[in-house]
Amino acid sequence: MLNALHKHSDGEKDLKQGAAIASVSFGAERRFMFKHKQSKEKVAIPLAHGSLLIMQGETQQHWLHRLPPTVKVTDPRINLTFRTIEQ
Ligand SMILES: O=C(O)CCC(=O)C(=O)O
Ligand SMILES: [Fe+2]
Repeated sequence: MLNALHKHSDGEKDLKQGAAIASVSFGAERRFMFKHKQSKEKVAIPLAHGSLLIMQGETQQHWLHRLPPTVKVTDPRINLTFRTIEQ
């Protein structure tokens, strides 16, 4: 089972530029990491059960995000991400 996500920006071809991306997490708490593309600043956000993370504006242009692997957390986690797709 995949327990990590490599660093990326959400950049699906049909993604509406600047539209908010909403991410809801259930189950085990995991640490979500942001890294600024230029300054390399890192920000860690704990995504607890029932948490809602909103990424909006120029977040995808300036920041990468990832879910680092962990051996400490073995409980399952489900993440639902909602995006606006342009036709
Ligand atoms: O699992 C998460 O919290 C993030 C998922 C994510 O970054 C994505 O689906 O693009
Ligand atoms: Fe993502």
